[in-house]
Amino acid sequence: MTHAHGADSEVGRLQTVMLHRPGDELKRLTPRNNDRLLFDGIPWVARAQEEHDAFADALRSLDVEVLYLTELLTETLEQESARNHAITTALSGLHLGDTLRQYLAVALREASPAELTAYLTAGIRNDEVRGGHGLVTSLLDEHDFLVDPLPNLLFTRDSSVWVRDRVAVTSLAMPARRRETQLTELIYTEHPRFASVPGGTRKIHGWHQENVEGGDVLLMAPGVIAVGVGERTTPAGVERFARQVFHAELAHTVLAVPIAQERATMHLDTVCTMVDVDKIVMYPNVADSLTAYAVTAPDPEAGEDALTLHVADAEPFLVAAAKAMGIDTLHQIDTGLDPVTAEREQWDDGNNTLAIAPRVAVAYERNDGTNDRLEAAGIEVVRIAGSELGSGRGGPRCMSCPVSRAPLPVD
Ligand SMILES: NC(=[NH2+])NCCC[C@H](N)C(=O)O
Repeated sequence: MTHAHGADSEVGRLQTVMLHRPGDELKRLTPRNNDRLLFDGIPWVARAQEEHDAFADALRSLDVEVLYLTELLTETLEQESARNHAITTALSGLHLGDTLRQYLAVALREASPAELTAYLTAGIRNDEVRGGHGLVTSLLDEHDFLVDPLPNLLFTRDSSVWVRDRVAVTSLAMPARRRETQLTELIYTEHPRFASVPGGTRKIHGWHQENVEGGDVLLMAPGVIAVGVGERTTPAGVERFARQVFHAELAHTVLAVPIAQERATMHLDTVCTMVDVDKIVMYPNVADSLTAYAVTAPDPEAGEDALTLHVADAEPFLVAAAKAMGIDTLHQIDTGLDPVTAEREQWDDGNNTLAIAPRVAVAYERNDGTNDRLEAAGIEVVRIAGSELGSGRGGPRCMSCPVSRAPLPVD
């Protein structure tokens, strides 16, 4: 059975999740391009696929429906209008020039939906173009990509995020990831599963707007959303997002949380994730300094227009969050056992857990210290291998986009 789409928390029973099984796009990574493509190493692809299959199996064995992004995309591309749209957007880069763009458009229109999915995700390298030789292909390096590969599609968390019954198609900051959201937007607009809900799936945000990434968005409790602001989500991004969720009445408070603009803390979910309605696993080395600005909606009855946002003074994150959530304490579970273990395990995504239900979370097995602490705090830890998956710097939360979570029981 298909569950109604949407989520109002991080920990409500996970019913449906969208994953991306790593594929040929990872084979594009070389020591020359891995930094630009945001990978810290060159993964062993077959092993990454095995690890990912085990992740998906663990979710299925917990009764979670697993959707694969590429299957949804291929089904979407069966429609002529979606194909044309996908081809036009993929070829819109100014590096191509008219002749090559025209040549590629003709070639892609002849591809089957599955082949087109492969081109859109694994990209097209200059030396693979046959017969289309013109000035641009001759002058570009043979290794240059005409259509960039998308190795970070693995991290489905970032390119869309459901807030109640709406989906936010995000706007990714790094050039290497921008095209990802063109694909998620197409899926949510055109795939029968999403298009067939009465009125179509309603969206907020879009890939052409200010930068917001899903890894920064944490649904702390129904009505309360924390948004990290740092390397990826910009101050203007959180402002736009807050306005959109207030306008659609999806939340009453948005907590804007500044995070250091560093690789290790690229998203808020690299330093903390929710594991219960009132428990959060958090990197202790930043916990004391993490603050939040609580942003609340304009009050039309007081004559305030839609552009007015109320911004409270910054407070310690845990304090501001507990207040907004209406609970006494948001309990912190520390990453690791000491500062060095914590630093190692934070880097290896020990904080990046995926809650399946309150007090049940998927985590990388390698982070022993953090997993022990989670268990000591009463959390059931579902351990998965991630030696290869982790080379892109993302854990179970990054690798999953919850499409349906059961609402939390009201107590
Ligand atoms: N939600 C997350 N923490 N995602 C991790 C994304 C990792 C990816 N390599 C990037 O740099 O963008």
